[in-house]
Amino acid sequence: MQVAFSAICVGLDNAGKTSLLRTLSNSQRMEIFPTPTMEIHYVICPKIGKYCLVYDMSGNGRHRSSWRILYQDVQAMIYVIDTSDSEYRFHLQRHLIEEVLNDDLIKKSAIPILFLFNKNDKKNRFNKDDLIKVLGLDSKKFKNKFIFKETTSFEISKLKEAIDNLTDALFSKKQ
Ligand SMILES: Nc1nc2c(ncn2[C@@H]2O[C@H](COP(=O)(O)OP(=O)(O)OP(=O)(O)O)[C@@H](O)[C@H]2O)c(=O)[nH]1
Ligand SMILES: [Mg+2]
Repeated sequence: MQVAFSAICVGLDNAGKTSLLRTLSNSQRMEIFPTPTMEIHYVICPKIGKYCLVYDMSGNGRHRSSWRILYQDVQAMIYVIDTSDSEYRFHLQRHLIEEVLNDDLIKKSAIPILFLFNKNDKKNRFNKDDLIKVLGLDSKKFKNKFIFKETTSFEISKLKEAIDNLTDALFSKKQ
């Protein structure tokens, strides 16, 4: 198995990180539980025919501080957002995103960030463009390249497109 790059997958608990990564790595049939600390997935990057090693982190408040331990070891980030979350959680989400984007290690490495607006199948969800504004995802303010994609954890075609977009961003750095 040839690994082209590694990525860290983060976001609040219950966002669907493990579900979508298991879909991408064809192990989705296993029962889903909150991730205790971290799970590793090998995800195929269709465009380059190589794998991405993804660290699937727990989104639980107790474990979020451990995300940054891996910031220096990865070449990309996948940030998963539950678009059907409550208003309170979007408030929390905005602070969390601010903290991640302003982390010295993320600023320094300027890795591309794939934002997945997940649970797109849900009726009571927020619109991607509204969330981009609410969550302060203004790419002009950061050196990192941002990619925005609407997904559901169980729809593999959109997820694969998202991985292709991330691969493109990674191998053609922001000018
Ligand atoms: N409707 C819907 N439900 C989803 C989707 N993705 C995940 N879920 C459900 O959301 C719940 C949480 O999913 P997980 O994949 O465990 O979420 P996580 O982000 O890995 O959570 P932590 O490991 O606790 O950080 C599960 O009950 C999933 O079945 C989706 O796209 N649509
Ligand atoms: Mg998980």
